[in-house]
Amino acid sequence: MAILLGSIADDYTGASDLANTLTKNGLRTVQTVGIPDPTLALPDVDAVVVSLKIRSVPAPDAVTAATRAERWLRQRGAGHVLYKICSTFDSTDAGNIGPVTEALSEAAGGGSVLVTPAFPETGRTVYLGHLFVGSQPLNESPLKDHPLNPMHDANLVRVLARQSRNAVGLVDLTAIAAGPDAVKAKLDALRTAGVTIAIADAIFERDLETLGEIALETPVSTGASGLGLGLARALVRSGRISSGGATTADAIRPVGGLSAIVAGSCSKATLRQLDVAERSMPVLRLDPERLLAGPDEVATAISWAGDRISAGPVVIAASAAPETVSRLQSLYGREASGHAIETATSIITAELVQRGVRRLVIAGGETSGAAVDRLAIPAFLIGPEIAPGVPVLRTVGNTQGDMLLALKSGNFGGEDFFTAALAMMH
Ligand SMILES: Nc1ncnc2c1ncn2[C@@H]1O[C@H](COP(=O)(O)OP(=O)(O)O)[C@@H](O)[C@H]1O
Ligand SMILES: O=C(O)[C@H](O)C(=O)COP(=O)(O)O
Repeated sequence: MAILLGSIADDYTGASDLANTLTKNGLRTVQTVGIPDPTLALPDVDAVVVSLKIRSVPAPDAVTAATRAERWLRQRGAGHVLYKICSTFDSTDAGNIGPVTEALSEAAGGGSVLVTPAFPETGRTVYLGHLFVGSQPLNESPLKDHPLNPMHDANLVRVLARQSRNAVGLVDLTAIAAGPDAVKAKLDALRTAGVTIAIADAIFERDLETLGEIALETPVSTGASGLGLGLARALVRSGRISSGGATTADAIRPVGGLSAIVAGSCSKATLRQLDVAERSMPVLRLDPERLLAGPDEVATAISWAGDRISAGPVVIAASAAPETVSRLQSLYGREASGHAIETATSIITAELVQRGVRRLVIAGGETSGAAVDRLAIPAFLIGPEIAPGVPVLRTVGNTQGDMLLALKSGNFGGEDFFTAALAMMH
């Protein structure tokens, strides 16, 4: 399998988001969960997105996992590797966007690295290095209340510099609007000043097409799905994509079985989606303190689901509003409570699959990672898009048989996302 484009995603929802974008823009794509076993039969593709769960782990661990994945991708022909991060730049001053970006670049021999989380389709734009979520600067958006990495600074040059060893530059919109030569000149000037990593502005897809063309001439870039769009379109324009484009038909074939939704995201969008879902299906709101106190809440949830699941889809949610999350974290700690709840929701998910669920929606990046790891799913084919950034996924090599999943980024999807997702999965 010789591929043209590789990507390493820092969480599983972000991986499926990017895989969706690459597929929509003409690249046959597969999403793997970590580095796949050599015996796993993968389809012939143009791009591979390796999902890792490294957004919120210690930076040295993230660097080790990411550089291993980069080597695997290069061995399979990837000339360019995109480090897929969150479109809201989810990270802390400890990383991991800076440390991983620097490590991937060093492993690839250095050189300029463009960094942009812009993803206009979902309202993520960057101007003079400042990230906007819709009309709000990042630090005034709901991302300021994220349970694991609350974002308090919209100036990404500052944010990235605080978590990097080296200085961080800016390629501003004026250069990007002037075209590829101007961007190259800006990068050359930064390199002359000793700066190789630069935040790039982007407001529209045309800006991302310019950035993708330049990035493709370098070995590494860092960004969200918008940069993936630019890279994919540059590859198609270059004539290097020999296939007749990507199809999702294989992925969406029915799998049957029961259906369920598990939510761990505490994003504003997910909380709204849960409220709307409650109008049409049973929703169990887990008690997070009981989840942390012992196994009883998990057992109660499994029993509750067992009584209902044969009659139709159920929703089991740990998700809570920011003030509730903060109170729990003050009692049990941010990382400890997050990890414990991810573990609990992953156990519940595995028990649902044991009871016949084969069509599964999981809301939340870390929540999805914990659940997919417990299910030991090795890879996914990419199906049709449910909502911007969220495709249907079909398992590859799953020991319990084919399943259809949607790994929903916390912030993505309309208020009816859960019913819309299940309506596409049969
Ligand atoms: N009620 C709660 N209180 C505190 N933390 C929670 C609660 N429910 C879920 N969490 C944790 O919040 C984090 C949500 O992260 P994630 O799943 O990545 O969602 P998102 O995609 O919105 O970022 C996870 O660590 C999850 O375990
Ligand atoms: O927002 C994005 O770019 C990605 O879809 C992503 O990384 C989402 O992460 P989350 O933790 O699921 O919000």
